[in-house]
Amino acid sequence: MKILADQNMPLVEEYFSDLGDVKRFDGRNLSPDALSDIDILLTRSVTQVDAQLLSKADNLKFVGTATIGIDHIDTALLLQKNIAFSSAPGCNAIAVAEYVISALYAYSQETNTGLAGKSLAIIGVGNIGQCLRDKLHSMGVTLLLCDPIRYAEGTLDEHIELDAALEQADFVTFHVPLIKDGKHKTQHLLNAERIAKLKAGMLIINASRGDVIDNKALLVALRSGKQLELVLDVWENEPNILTDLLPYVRFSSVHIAGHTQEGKARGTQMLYQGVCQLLDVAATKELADFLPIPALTKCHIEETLSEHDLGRIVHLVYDIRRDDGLLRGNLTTQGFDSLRKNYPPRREFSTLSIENRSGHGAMLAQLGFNVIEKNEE
Ligand SMILES: NC(=O)C1=CN([C@@H]2O[C@H](COP(=O)(O)OP(=O)(O)OC[C@H]3O[C@@H](n4cnc5c(N)ncnc54)[C@H](O)[C@@H]3O)[C@@H](O)[C@H]2O)C=CC1
Ligand SMILES: O=C(O)C(=O)[C@H](O)COP(=O)(O)O
Repeated sequence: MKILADQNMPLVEEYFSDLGDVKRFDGRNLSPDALSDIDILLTRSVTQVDAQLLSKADNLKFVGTATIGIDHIDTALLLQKNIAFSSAPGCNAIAVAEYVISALYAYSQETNTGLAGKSLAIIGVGNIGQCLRDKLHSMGVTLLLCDPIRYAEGTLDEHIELDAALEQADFVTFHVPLIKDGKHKTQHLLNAERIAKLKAGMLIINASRGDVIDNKALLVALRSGKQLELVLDVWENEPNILTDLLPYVRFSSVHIAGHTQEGKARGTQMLYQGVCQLLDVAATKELADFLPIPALTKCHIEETLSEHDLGRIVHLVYDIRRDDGLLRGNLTTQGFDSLRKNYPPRREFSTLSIENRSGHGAMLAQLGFNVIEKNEE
């Protein structure tokens, strides 16, 4: 079995070397020739899997992407060519939700405004949107959920139209897939017309796909004096992003919202399970066998816990300002893709055990921390 995997996919050798001969490729530079004898192709989001790439892939039996987004894969073509396909739905939902939470606390601290009593619109309530909703459920933030598709299907109880959400919310976060046409098109969902109507000072977070916000229209609006707070993880035309936007962005990052060690490893694990199923062999390897022990494992909370303290705990595990600094300090010298490739380790909230005496254990657990109640002692 010849397996070709993106060089930025972790743990491929650990998971796949028993199943075949593993070679790596540079995700943005894969040629059709390189696929001529390949059985299994494992990609990340930067490789366009289309008719041109597959023109010589006569042995190909399986394409897997270790990502949630599948806008880079021509799935109809794979079906037509009888090539099995797997993605990794939900693999990094926790990571993206925690990215958003880190951004909210950092914004709240820097502006001294607080989160309690504010409203957050979640646009797209799938795996990530739901995870965010569940984590923020008891934080005193009003959640406005916008997902016309799930609402029509009957799998979401409440729904607010996008324009009403943009009008009402203090903060808006996008978690939709990139859809280029049709009734639920998301390309330029936030377009010039909608940007013009946004309230001054509104916080907009995009950790979905860059094309969901019209970046040029956003820049025009900002240059003409529109006051917005922006958190941008994803950009149009990555890796050649519109750097003129950066001075207007409070927190910026290089498309790493989903890049916790757990999130990336889960993606590889899910493809391993897909390949094992295809080959009809037992999937015996577990994520826990490969994840390193986190550097920071425990903290202790005494009787009081303010919103500010909670923000500090969130930032103990992950502070978005680290990633903003990495982009601003190194984009020109290292470039977008190299910063992604060399992204420093980041863990999920669950790696931090909190010995708690504060009475806020349920809320901490809901955010995702591992809570050890100490009240009885
Ligand atoms: N920045 C990053 O590192 C990452 C970005 N992503 C992006 O986030 C997207 C969402 O991820 P998941 O929540 O896991 O996907 P999902 O497929 O579970 O959920 C997406 C939701 O968006 C809804 N939706 C579709 N069109 C909509 C519209 N026009 N308005 C409102 N809702 C709409 C769908 O009904 C669905 O419930 C992915 O497709 C991917 O592009 C995912 C992971 C990491
Ligand atoms: O899962 C997705 O969808 C993402 O956007 C990934 O987290 C990031 O994509 P990669 O470029 O690292 O595959």
